Amino acid sequence: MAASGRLALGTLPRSSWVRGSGPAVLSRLRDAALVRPGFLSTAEEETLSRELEPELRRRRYEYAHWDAAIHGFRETEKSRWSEASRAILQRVQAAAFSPGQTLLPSVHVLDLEPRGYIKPHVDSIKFCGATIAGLSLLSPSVMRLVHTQEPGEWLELLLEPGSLYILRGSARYDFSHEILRDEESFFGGRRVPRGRRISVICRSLPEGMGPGGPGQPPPAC
Ligand SMILES: O=C(O)CCC(=O)C(=O)O
Ligand SMILES: [Fe+2]
Ligand SMILES: [Mn+2]
Repeated sequence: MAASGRLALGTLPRSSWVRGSGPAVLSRLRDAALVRPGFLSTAEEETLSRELEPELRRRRYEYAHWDAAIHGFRETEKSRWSEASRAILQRVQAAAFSPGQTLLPSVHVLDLEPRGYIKPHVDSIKFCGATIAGLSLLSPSVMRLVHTQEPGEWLELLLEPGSLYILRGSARYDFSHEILRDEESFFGGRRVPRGRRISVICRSLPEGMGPGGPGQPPPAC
């Protein structure tokens, strides 16, 4: 049942997962902001959450200073993974990154509690390269991208559990991204109630920081 449900996702139009302020921005970001619903099988989702749960449980949720980007979260940077999870991360790498890109050595794991949310921000260009790829577990959420110079240009991504999103190039550099808080969590007219959400985020190194490049990779992004 679950497997056939996952397969059916592939036949739905892009508008089921991505909406935007107009056809121009939707077409411009076609290859720069992508969602792959059902990227993970339910077994893979369970593999990841089972492995992450004990590490996350050791930490406390943080309610950061009012101007911080993320509220109601705990996180870890993880570089050692089980073989099963490594296979999943390899699939993410193959799906989201080009062979010439080097990834940050550790994967960012972010646990947002049901009230948790992420304010609009652009990931540091000093510490992260052109591509950000994130798996979503447990709860659906809505990620909104807004052009930093033209606030009327926006995109919204529906991130179901098991989905993979990819932000690269213009979507990563010219648009802020945020995860909507529960009260504002709508995808078009559709309410997307927020529960606890775990994301597993792979990022490329800034260009020029690959092996043999000058700088040392940062501990986090
Ligand atoms: O949770 C996510 O998928 C995105 C997190 C994020 O934007 C960040 O850590 O910079
Ligand atoms: Fe971010
Ligand atoms: Mn971050």
